[in-house]
Amino acid sequence: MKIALLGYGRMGKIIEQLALDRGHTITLKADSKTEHLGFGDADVAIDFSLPHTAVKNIKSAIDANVPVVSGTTGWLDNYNDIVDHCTSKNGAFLYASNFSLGVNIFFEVNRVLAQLMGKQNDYQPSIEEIHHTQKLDAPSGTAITLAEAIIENSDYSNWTLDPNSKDLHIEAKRIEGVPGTHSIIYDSEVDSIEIKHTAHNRNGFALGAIVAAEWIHDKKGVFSMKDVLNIG
Ligand SMILES: NC(=O)C1=CN([C@@H]2O[C@H](COP(=O)(O)OP(=O)(O)OC[C@H]3O[C@@H](n4cnc5c(N)ncnc54)[C@H](OP(=O)(O)O)[C@@H]3O)[C@@H](O)[C@H]2O)C=CC1
Ligand SMILES: O=C(O)C1=N[C@H](C(=O)O)C[C@H](O)C1
Repeated sequence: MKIALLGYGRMGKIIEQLALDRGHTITLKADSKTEHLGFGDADVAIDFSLPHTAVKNIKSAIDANVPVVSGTTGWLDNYNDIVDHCTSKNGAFLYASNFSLGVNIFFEVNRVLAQLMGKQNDYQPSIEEIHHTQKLDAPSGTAITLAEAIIENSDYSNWTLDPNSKDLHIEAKRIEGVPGTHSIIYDSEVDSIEIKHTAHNRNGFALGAIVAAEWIHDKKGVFSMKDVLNIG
């Protein structure tokens, strides 16, 4: 496949290497200095850019009739706008807050645990995420996806970064060099239950994004990693 990379930072560079290893070619490496996104004969676009640039990038790919997968986080207030745009242009789009196979399995474990714990009022759920200090958004997109599943299965209606709020608390820690660690904790007076996913590097995110790009390149519609991985 010919792949257009929208964002050529930490993730874009690893995606390039793994994509070349899988026999793909890279036709565009767009960064902040790129003035015009020329998609040429790209089969698919992969967007790992910045919260404030993702919407424009995704729309440009859809307008150029290029299927696009996006892993950029921090722009989801505009998600429905992108879905409408994709549908009206008969395009193809897939967003995942986390592309790694391990986290997508972890999402399912979180959902089952949330269903079991939903009516256990003695236990207080909370989420902790740890990322590198260059990360622009907080909480992480992955933590938001985890929180949404807990909210769906409990009396909570919102998540919060404020430890003093009554909403579902997400603690976002920033530590140099951490690729991404997420924990769900249910705490009671007598014990606690904790599940945790630790990314050792960024390769799992990059591989998942390429697998998603390979999957979507001949499709039309709006998809998620559940469609790609056939889990859940
Ligand atoms: N869903 C997932 O599995 C994962 C998601 N992420 C998310 O992906 C995003 C990128 O992460 P990461 O690679 O670490 O970030 P980086 O900051 O390393 O890279 C961002 C890239 O976007 C480029 N960029 C800036 N403006 C534009 C623009 N207008 N068009 C195209 N590219 C642009 C930057 O260019 P320049 O260098 O010139 O500034 C840079 O190359 C983040 O939102 C992060 O949260 C990260 C890992 C996994
Ligand atoms: O910015 C990152 O690095 C990551 N971002 C994603 C998120 O916000 O959840 C995925 C992963 O945790 C790494």
